[in-house]
Amino acid sequence: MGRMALSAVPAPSPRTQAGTAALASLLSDPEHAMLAFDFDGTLSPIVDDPEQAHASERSLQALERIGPCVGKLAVVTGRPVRTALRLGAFAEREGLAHLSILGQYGAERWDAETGVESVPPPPEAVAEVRAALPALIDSLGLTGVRIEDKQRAVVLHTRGLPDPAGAQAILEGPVAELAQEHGLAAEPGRLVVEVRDPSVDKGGALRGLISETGVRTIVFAGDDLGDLPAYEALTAMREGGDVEVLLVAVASDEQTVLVPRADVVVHGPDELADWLERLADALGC
Ligand SMILES: O=P(O)(O)OC[C@H]1O[C@H](O[C@H]2O[C@H](CO)[C@@H](O)[C@H](O)[C@H]2O)[C@H](O)[C@@H](O)[C@@H]1O
Repeated sequence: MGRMALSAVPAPSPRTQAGTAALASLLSDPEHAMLAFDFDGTLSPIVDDPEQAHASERSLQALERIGPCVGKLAVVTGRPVRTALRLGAFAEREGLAHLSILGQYGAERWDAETGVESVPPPPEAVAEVRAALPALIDSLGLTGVRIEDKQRAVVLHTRGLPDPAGAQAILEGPVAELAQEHGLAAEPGRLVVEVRDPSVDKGGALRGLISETGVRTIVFAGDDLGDLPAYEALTAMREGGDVEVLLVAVASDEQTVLVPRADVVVHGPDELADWLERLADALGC
């Protein structure tokens, strides 16, 4: 178990053998470990207006402690990198020198080490769908649906409506049909339906970063359906014996899909911040 003493295991401790092994590997060899996080619902509490989201200050402070001890930190998010940088204020934090942000599920990238943003042009089909959405929403008799235009993707938000889950259910079929007509997909999330190119996902994004950095241990924390491909890719890599993996689920009343697949379960971004503070203590950072 290397340097790890049992008293140093951050609570909640992993409930699986694989997770326990990954935590031991992280604590004994942090320089060859990567910690990767989803943004909304994981580092950031969920709010009605996506423009009002912000990263938890306590999580940021814990990551600033952990950052210099580990090989890599990453935020792997559905947000555009520019939005993640604005809402997370990651560029202003001194301890995050090894941070990379993989935005729009891995289509975009920003690295703290260079400050360079890579933002490829969006598929034209997204603008076509964007133009058709207001009429579609009207035809379904829905008012108050918020449209978030991310250029590479368009997100319909029903949070804050009188029946948000009902409105999401009404939207899903017709929006999927419209997306398909344009060679895109409609992906559900926590009270959202997102239209985007489905060929890019967080699993591919993480695989790329793992092979680039050569890390041997990966911790990934997420809360929603968009994090499932990351869970699947990392579980496959773990089963292949390539890397040690610790999967953290940030559970909520809205979404529990990751819970049965996780090694560690916390409830909401506040409990994740608690866990990260304990991890920083355990690492001695
Ligand atoms: O990969 P993520 O970082 O989790 O981003 C996925 C989507 O999250 C955002 O929506 C979620 O957070 C909003 C703000 O708290 C909330 O209002 C919404 O109900 C949640 O689903 C974001 O707005 C999307 O663009 C992201 O794709």
